[in-house]
Amino acid sequence: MACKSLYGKVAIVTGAAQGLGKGFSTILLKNGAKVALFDINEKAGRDLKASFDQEYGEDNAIFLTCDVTSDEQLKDAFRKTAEKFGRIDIVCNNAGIVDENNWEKAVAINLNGVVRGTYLALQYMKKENGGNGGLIVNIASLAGLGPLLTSPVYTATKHGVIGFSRAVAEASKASGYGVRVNILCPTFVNTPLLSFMSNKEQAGQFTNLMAMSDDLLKLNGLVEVPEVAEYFLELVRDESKNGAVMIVIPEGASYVNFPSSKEEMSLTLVSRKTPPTVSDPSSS
Ligand SMILES: NC(=O)C1=CN([C@@H]2O[C@H](COP(=O)(O)OP(=O)(O)OC[C@H]3O[C@@H](n4cnc5c(N)ncnc54)[C@H](O)[C@@H]3O)[C@@H](O)[C@H]2O)C=CC1
Ligand SMILES: CCCCCC(=O)CC\C=C/C=C/C=C/[C@@H](O)[C@@H](O)CCCC(=O)O
Repeated sequence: MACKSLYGKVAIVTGAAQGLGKGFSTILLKNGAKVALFDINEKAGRDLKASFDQEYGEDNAIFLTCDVTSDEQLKDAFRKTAEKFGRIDIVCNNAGIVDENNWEKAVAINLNGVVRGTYLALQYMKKENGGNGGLIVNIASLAGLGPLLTSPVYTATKHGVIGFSRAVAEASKASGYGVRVNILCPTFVNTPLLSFMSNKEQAGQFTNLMAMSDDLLKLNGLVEVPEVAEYFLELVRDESKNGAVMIVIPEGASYVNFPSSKEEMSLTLVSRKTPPTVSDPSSS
């Protein structure tokens, strides 16, 4: 049962036209938020906006064609959202692809796009700029916590999203911005993105390992979009969380506890033969 807990809040979701972005947008609208749908797929975005207008009323969702790799388009979409709704409270940087062949495109979308969307979110929401504070939810993956051997570049982008987002969460807190940043790491989710697993054109360097994809899917499990969206909503609602990394697997969701010290990393130091000599920089 949806409640109007997000009434009056304005959210941006990138990659909103299908898959997880559509699921996140749906649950935000169900709970009273207004949502700006950003996506590069204009037809799917306009169709979804029309469907949302029917379901939630015409003034609660807008669609803006936007390629997250374009600084100009993302800035323009943020500006139009703020003009339309008067504020921005939640930004979900969700747009992502898997392409190990055109891997620079994957980096541009999955990592650079998240950095761009995060910094624009800070620009609009941070109290220093007259904003109301807010929340950024960046979508990583289980592949951001451990290597997905079929997709090394995808793995790198998702590791990057986690590291970047955790650092921004701390920096925002230290700067008194009033903006929290959390990260969602789902296992395999039943969306069109999984077509990559059978697409030789996108397999890139390790096409030879494609056959392992089904095993990896079986090993890690498959979840459905509405289930992930429920956990996304929990992450949105929990105002105590900043820098939190939530995994979603078939068994449910849990927060990742990262080692907070060298000791906790159970580092085994390489034995040193002689203590390091530290040269006096003033003498060089
Ligand atoms: N499906 C899965 O198994 C999992 C997906 N994820 C992540 O969740 C996010 C969403 O993935 P899915 O919904 O599964 O994918 P999807 O392929 O179903 O949807 C991705 C959406 O992003 C849009 N998009 C692609 N490039 C774009 C760009 N340059 N600018 C703006 N929009 C763009 C697409 O048009 C599409 O609507 C991605 O970041 C993905 O890495 C994380 C874990 C598991
Ligand atoms: C390849 C298509 C990507 C689909 C979109 C996703 O993000 C799906 C990611 C889902 C699961 C990823 C799991 C990664 C698992 C590895 O980290 C793990 O198998 C490594 C195990 C290492 C160890 O046990 O020591």
